[in-house]
Amino acid sequence: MKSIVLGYPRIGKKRELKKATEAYWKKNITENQLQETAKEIKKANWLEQQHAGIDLISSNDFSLYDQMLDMCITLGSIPKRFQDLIGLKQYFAMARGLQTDKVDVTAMEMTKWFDTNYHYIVPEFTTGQAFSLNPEKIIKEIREAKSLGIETKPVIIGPITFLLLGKEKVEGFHRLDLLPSLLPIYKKLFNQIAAEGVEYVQVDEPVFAQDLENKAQSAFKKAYSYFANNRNGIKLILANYFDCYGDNLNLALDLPVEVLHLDLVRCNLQLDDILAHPLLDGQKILSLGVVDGRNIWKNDYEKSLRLIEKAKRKVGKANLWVGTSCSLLHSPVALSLEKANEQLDEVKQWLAFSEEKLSEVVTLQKLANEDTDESLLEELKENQRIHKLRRSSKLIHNASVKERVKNLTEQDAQRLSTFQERQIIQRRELNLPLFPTTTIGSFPQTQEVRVQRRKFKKNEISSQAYDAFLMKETEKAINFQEEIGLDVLVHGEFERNDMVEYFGESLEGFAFTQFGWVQSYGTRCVKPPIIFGDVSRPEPMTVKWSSIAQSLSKKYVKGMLTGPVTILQWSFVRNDQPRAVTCNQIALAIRDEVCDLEKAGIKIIQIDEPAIREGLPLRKDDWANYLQWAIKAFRISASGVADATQIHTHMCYSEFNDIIDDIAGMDADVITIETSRSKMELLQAFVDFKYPNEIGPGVYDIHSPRVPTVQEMENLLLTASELLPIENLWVNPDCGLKTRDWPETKAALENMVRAAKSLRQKQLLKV
Ligand SMILES: Nc1nc2c(c(=O)[nH]1)N[C@@H](CNc1ccc(C(=O)N[C@@H](CCC(=O)N[C@@H](CCC(=O)N[C@@H](CCC(=O)O)C(=O)O)C(=O)O)C(=O)O)cc1)CN2
Ligand code: MET
Ligand SMILES: [Zn+2]
Repeated sequence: MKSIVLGYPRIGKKRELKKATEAYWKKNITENQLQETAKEIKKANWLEQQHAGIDLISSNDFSLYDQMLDMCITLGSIPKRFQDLIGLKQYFAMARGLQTDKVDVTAMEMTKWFDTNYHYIVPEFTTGQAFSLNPEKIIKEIREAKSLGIETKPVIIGPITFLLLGKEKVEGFHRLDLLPSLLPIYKKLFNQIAAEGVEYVQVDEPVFAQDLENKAQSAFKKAYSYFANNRNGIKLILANYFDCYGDNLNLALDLPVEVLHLDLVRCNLQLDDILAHPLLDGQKILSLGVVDGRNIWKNDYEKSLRLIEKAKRKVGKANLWVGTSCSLLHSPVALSLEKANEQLDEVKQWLAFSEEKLSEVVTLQKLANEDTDESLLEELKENQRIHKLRRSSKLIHNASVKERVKNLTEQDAQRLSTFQERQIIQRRELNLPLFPTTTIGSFPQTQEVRVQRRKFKKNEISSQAYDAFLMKETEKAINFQEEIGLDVLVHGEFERNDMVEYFGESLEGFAFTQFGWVQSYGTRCVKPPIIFGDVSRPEPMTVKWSSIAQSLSKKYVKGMLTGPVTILQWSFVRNDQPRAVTCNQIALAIRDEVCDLEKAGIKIIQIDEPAIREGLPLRKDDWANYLQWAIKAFRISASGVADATQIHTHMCYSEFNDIIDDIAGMDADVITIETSRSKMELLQAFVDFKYPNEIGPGVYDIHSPRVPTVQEMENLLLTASELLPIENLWVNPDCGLKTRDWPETKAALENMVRAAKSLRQKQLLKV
């Protein structure tokens, strides 16, 4: 029984890759220096895995930006606008766009990788597009590892996932039609890899976790039967993760591959189906993903061994591997880096990050191989003891929180009056102009803001000094917003490291780490807090800065909160109770905060929910159940206030078409959404649905430093005005401005206010 790891984090133990890449972008280091850092990280990762005793170690799981982008390069799927560029310049231009005297190209789109907080670069396809092979990166990594004495299994994205996750850039064809021209490129790639003496290649096809249409199913058959005769002796590991094969199980078991990988963490019921399946022929190896690649809890050995034993009885040791459920890309790197702090102390013994997960895989492998080493049995016992302690720990259980969740009623999820009644009251109370202007919350998180926070956290400056600094930043932001004439202001979120981590730091039941970084996109990382116990709010979390900001202006300053579903989705969530229960606990904490903001005189409160869409289960059958509890949790958080208090929500990177009635069901008085890149296309869902509440379609793309003109934004607003009742329209950017710098932020917002004013003027003339 071999051990397998599907992939390892590539950011480095202390985010070395982020630092080197950003330095390279700023021209502070050379390409060679960047590649040198990359090489060091790869080397450390390989040695770490070898040292732990992993049998099947990946290569090509490293990336300077994203694995889908790498695959675009490998397969020569390079959009025309980048074809005059070469090398790293081309690579990063595809990822981030490039604007110089000579070149002006927009970046490729980025979107969420299944239901994770990782974003991938979306391949672009056109009819009759040609592909070509660039195997250099893959071959280089195989050799780099070999020079350390490590034979790796390269990881590549499979052809069906590659095509399905991409996007047609012209109409009139389907991207799967490109399969015939893509397959010979894979064939050449397998040949080149075989020439390196490689035994196994891991082909990732996570689209197996989704519903597949007939066209995709036959594409799978076509591709893998083609591979059967065109891979030069290479053995294939077909990897699906994030859910079971479901209705695609027949299809998957019928494909001519040597190894089939199962994510038994997300779905262990599939094991029974597979073991009983007539197509399981005694030849295929099953790779059992029992160690969670996406969460940070120590593996429960007893539970994992039960699954492995069941499989062993049916297919025997020789046909089984033990491994991680998915790539460890989604886990932090090393728990061993964490210094004990009072709150992580007890929790720490329940956790395993990537490094620790490697030993878990190997221990399970040995135990399942009936290795009788004394120390192994000790380890098993210790593991059982820790899990028992965790279940009964006082840290986890808070009776009054459980009671409160149990007593939730339908009423708790209902505003007092209907939207129509609230709207009348709010109009009278708030007295805002037509096309009211606002922003989404954050203003630039400059280097200076981050440095001051680091100094404060390291006790290098006092809390008074830090507060004074934040006060100065907040005041500047308020003054700026007043100067340019925005209608509804924000405080700027300068006191927050991250919109989820910040709340995690103030809530009971949450722990946070110092180095628990996970890649979100490119060089951007997040440090998800850990929800280990029942959640409660010991004291108000945002009232101080919201009140201060409100006291600085006669205009309304929006209170700014992250919603329960987004806090859940972007944290590491406890695995000992249903997510819905944890979500309701968070919802109650946010509800209390909303009520406290109202008491403090805040009239408009925004509850951000950008992760509602990302949290959708991968299979449609499971959507209704999720949406039912997720939307209700939002409503619980929003429904404790008077009719006159205006509740906003905000969502980005979301398509709304297939969930628009649930979005309407949130019943927020105002929703602000990302629409500018799609030129208001995303609004159509709201139009078709006759969405009744107020809505702020984003008029400028905050992911780019480019300053949109007044005319552009006015045009977008005109489009929106033709689609929706103008008295329901708000004017705002797509999302928060934390990743931007001040100069472009100022220029863009000034233009935005001008666009709104110009439109108001035209409207007055009409009447
Ligand atoms: N959790 C979460 N998920 C999300 C989003 C989000 O905002 N939050 N947005 C979308 C993704 N967008 C993102 C946009 C920006 C960043 C981002 O900027 N991340 C920062 C880290 C943010 C952070 O927590 N910063 C901390 C610590 C930052 C830090 O590295 N400090 C330095 C010192 C400061 C310096 O020299 O820069 C250090 O300790 O060494 C702070 O501000 O306090 C980064 O990678 O650089 C991440 C995701 C979707 N998912
Ligand atoms: N209020 C948050 C901000 O402006 C919302 C961000 S959604 C990813 O940054
Ligand atoms: Zn947003």
